[in-house]
Amino acid sequence: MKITGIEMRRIAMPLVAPFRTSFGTETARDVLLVRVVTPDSEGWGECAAMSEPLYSSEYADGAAEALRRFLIPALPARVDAFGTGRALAPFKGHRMAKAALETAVLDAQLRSSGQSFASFLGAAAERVPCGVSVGIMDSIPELLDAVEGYLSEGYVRIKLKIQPGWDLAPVRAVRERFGPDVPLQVDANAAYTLTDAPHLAKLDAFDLLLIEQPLANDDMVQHAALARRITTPVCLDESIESAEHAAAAITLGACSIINVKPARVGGYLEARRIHDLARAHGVAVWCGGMLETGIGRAANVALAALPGFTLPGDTSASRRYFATDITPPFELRDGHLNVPAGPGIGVDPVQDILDEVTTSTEWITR
Ligand SMILES: CC(=O)N[C@@H](Cc1ccc2ccccc2c1)C(=O)O
Ligand SMILES: [Mg+2]
Repeated sequence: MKITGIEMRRIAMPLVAPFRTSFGTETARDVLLVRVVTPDSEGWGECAAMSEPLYSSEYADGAAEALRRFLIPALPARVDAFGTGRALAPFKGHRMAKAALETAVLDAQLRSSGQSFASFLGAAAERVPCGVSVGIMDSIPELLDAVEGYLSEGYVRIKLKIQPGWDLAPVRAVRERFGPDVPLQVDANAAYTLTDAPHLAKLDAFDLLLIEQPLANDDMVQHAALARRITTPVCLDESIESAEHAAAAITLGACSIINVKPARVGGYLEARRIHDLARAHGVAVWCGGMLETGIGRAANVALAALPGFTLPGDTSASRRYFATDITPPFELRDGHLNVPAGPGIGVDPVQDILDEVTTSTEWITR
């Protein structure tokens, strides 16, 4: 496929409510979008990097610079998604930047062939069950109100952000208020160390589905040690940046569940490789979220429909984060989101909404 030009666009999207995790509080998303233009189609990719390198080492301005100086110039004049992955492989890291570019190429390629992401990736379902990620709140009553609201919207699984000082009490309160049958898990975003193992073992009393990324992203061996000292299954997020990392984590016993985020691992092709590897080892995967707009959300929902995605993901409805999405909103129905069936990611930005939230555009000719 010939690429005639690539646009990088930054948009500012206010969040419907502050979203607090162990690494900080977000009130808006500063999103980098990539649009690949070819003679007969265009494709979109969303870079999930935050404004600041707080979740991982990547950040939006850095991703834009990596794309502008290294990744986009490395693309051959004619390329497809597989060729894009090969062309970008020599550059170390910058996986969210690479993911945005590879996804935009894949979207353009599939739109011109008429195939959906779901069909291309090997989806086994037409809708996916959805969980929701609930931030750290100022008080337990506020948390319980938020959880009650999400359960009444139909979310099938609750994930609570935790950190030292906000862990046992919120989990206990949710269990006492909503009972033992609500699927419940926690995400520490790497806020603990192995010395906290006796404290984290107290979460075992609450029958959680999993504890996500309790320790630092490079603590693969320590996660294996922790997994032997608690009964709650360990799930990794930040630690898994590639299929190799997934293989190492499974071999070491560092996790028994993986949160798969195409943005974190460099794109949907690598995400599928991790899905296939995990499935071969009997390790469950679920689709994580990075507060994506409808562009990234559409592709994530297609991925979440693969057969190995056996746990509800953080593929929440658009309204969980945005009052107005840049695409037609993803709406929760009976706790599920429909998998887009159209060519490519199956959704298009609504131009006047996109123009309203755009803070900059940059056109790179080829
Ligand atoms: C849904 C969820 O919990 N996502 C991440 C954390 C996270 C939280 C806040 C974010 C803000 C801007 C961009 C990415 C972000 C990712 C996680 O699973 O660990
Ligand atoms: Mg996480």
